Amino acid sequence: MSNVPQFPAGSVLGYPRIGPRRELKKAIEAFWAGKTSADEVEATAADLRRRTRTRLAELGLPTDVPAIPSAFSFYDHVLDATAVVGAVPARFADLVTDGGLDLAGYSTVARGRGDDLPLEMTKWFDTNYHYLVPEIGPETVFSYSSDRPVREFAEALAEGVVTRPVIVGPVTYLALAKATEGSPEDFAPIDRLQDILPVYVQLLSELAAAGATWVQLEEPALVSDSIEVPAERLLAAVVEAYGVLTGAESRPAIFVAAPYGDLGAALPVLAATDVEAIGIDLVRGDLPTEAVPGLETKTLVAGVIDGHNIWRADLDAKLAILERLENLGAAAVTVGTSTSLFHVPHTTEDEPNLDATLKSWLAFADQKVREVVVLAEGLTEGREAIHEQLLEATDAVNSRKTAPGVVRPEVRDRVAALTEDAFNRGDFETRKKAQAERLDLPPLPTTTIGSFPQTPEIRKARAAFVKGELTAGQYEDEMKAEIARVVELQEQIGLDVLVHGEPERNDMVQYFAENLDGFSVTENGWVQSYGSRCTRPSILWGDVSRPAPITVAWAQYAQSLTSKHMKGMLTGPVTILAWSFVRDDQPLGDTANQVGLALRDEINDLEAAGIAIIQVDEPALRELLPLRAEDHAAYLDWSVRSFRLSTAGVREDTQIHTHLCYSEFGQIMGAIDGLDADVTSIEAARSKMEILGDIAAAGYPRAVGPGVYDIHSPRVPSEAEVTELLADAVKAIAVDQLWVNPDCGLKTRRYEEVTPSLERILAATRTVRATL
Ligand SMILES: Nc1nc2c(c(=O)[nH]1)N[C@@H](CNc1ccc(C(=O)N[C@@H](CCC(=O)N[C@@H](CCC(=O)N[C@@H](CCC(=O)O)C(=O)O)C(=O)O)C(=O)O)cc1)CN2
Ligand code: MET
Ligand SMILES: [Zn+2]
Repeated sequence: MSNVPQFPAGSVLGYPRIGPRRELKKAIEAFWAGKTSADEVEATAADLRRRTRTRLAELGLPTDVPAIPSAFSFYDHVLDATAVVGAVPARFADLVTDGGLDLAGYSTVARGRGDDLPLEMTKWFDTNYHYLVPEIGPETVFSYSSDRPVREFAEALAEGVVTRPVIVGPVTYLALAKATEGSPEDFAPIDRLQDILPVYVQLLSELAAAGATWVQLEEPALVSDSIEVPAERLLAAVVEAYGVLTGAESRPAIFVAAPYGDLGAALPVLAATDVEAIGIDLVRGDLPTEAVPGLETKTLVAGVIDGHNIWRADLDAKLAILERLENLGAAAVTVGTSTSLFHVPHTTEDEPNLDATLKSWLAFADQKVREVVVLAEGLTEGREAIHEQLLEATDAVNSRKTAPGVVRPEVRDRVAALTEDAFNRGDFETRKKAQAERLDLPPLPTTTIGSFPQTPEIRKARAAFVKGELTAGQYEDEMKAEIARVVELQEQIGLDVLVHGEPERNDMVQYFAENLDGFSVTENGWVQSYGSRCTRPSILWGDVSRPAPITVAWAQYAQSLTSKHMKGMLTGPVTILAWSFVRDDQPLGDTANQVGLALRDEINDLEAAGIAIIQVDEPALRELLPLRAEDHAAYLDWSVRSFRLSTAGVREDTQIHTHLCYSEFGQIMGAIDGLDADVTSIEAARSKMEILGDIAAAGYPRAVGPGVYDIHSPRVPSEAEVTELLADAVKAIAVDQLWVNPDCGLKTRRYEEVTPSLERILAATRTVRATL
């Protein structure tokens, strides 16, 4: 490109798309329920996009140069890329029409139908967002199949806003894909790079024809060592892909964004291509220290504002980074966010009940946009131009250091006084014997992961309680009635180890945050986790302790209803950290030990109340695993230690369970072993128990419950299917190591699915027990 169009001095990589009050979630769920038409959902979506553009312009992003991203999605941006390149799996081919996938077809690919499984869902880098994994085989036909990005660009332009279309880049798209079932052993989706590029070339040409001056291609795969494509191969793919794309005859200027971490060796490779701009993550990634050849012709989009956490930035320090970057020799340095802002809530202004001091420390998406705009002004006009804002930001950062509750000597002293004993439970074989005697369980004990369906009635009761329409007593009675129903159902079905069903929890992390000191929670701080599902991550701002028992009364009540064992149920320290916004002023490991100690108190109280089995969930253990291999050991050390700290205070005959999901477990087998839990339940049904191979190979000595029911799908498994999974499991590992359970909690499912599924699991278990 001889004349590179202007890139804005400040811009953001992306913005929340679910809507300030979850408008998109409500619209699309109503559509799935058959209560609204596709046209109505489209209208809601168009309105949301318009409100986003208006809001971003009000906050100071320009509309005549492409500062505002066009990055909407109905469900998932990786699925959107699948729709654009036409890579819809064969089992859904009938849903593709001339116009590509309509909203109903798109929803079906995401959610499955009958025996057609949906695309697999997996963690998006080290976040609590989940994307739909593309399935690519040697035969996949790529063709330009959705003009949505073009239409959404045109929609904004018609209203006078020049946006920057955002789409997953070709290298990341293929690097994150999995090979279609039945592909040859040596096939990898990245082998299809040459074939997918013409589709991107066509998309670029259509965007240019519509008037787009810049396009943003997202390439986060380049910052991670955890994807299957070897590093060399990935870098070669960058050279090939961006050689072809930059050579396209008609195209917008190309901005390659690399959020979530350090580009490392990929930076010089990218700089040597002819792309016009590169976005680097300067929150997670390092500041390059010397000039990078090729950068002199490029715009560097400096991701200095954290898209992944909610602390107000130290603008002075950020400006200093930007000033240093100007010495790297790039054609221009502009201000950006480290990642899209869709990992943070819309605005702190919609939190009337949040403590004012705490609020002054925070920046949600809208406040971050302001930070970007201010820094851009400082960079172009000079420090003096933003003098006031720099002072204000510094004040906020300083106020955090000395505010009450942030540093509490009694909490610190307790952590500092811990000895190595506090992290060790002693010999497993001894524990195993003591527990077998106390618990008296049959072979292949059956249990569930904790939650039972969160019915509309439960949610209504809680909403009424929050609004003050139900008293605490009335709410408690309703939850107790629900617990009693769930216990009775489990007795009827014949499960061996029961749960109380978790009706009282709004969320498995938020609930604990509400009951611990050092945390605050939001009212409207929704963040998309997958599809239409959202969470309100809690804010961990101070030293953590437990003012009073949290779950003990519920567990005792539930135990009083049955002579079977009632499992105590807690969320573990690593997961509480992973799904909250965590203070950034001390190492995560220190914070994790504070949470670990608070949970240890709870676990010891459950034990004292007569609960013999206690489960401590750690589904996010894999999630926080650093993207670069060199950082793994340090992470695994502090994460495993905090779990052990929480669980090592119990007697030998108290059985500790843990639960993990959403993982490729192979990568963290060592950590699973390190947790030293007596029983570990893991998601396994969709991958047909592949994990058992890893477990057998590792010689893992403790018990495991590989999931036999995929709870992410509305599908009810057949008894034969479950029997087969269990028969496989019995062949793979010793019977006295095996438990029988679903993949995960049942809270997102309905009783129509849950009851028959559990009945079949019990029937299958009886069949397999009879063969032992
Ligand atoms: N934090 C977190 N991360 C996680 C998981 C998780 O469970 N928690 N699980 C994994 C998968 N991710 C998930 C994320 C969210 C949900 C989920 O079910 N979210 C619910 C909201 C849960 C919640 O906060 N519920 C609240 C508020 C519910 C609500 O929307 N209430 C209505 C009113 C209800 C009524 O009147 O009927 C409202 O506020 O408008 C409650 O129960 O109290 C949803 O999006 O629908 C499931 C899985 C990985 N990451
Ligand atoms: C995402 S892991 C969920 C574990 C929790 N005990 C539940 O059953 O919902
Ligand atoms: Zn789970």
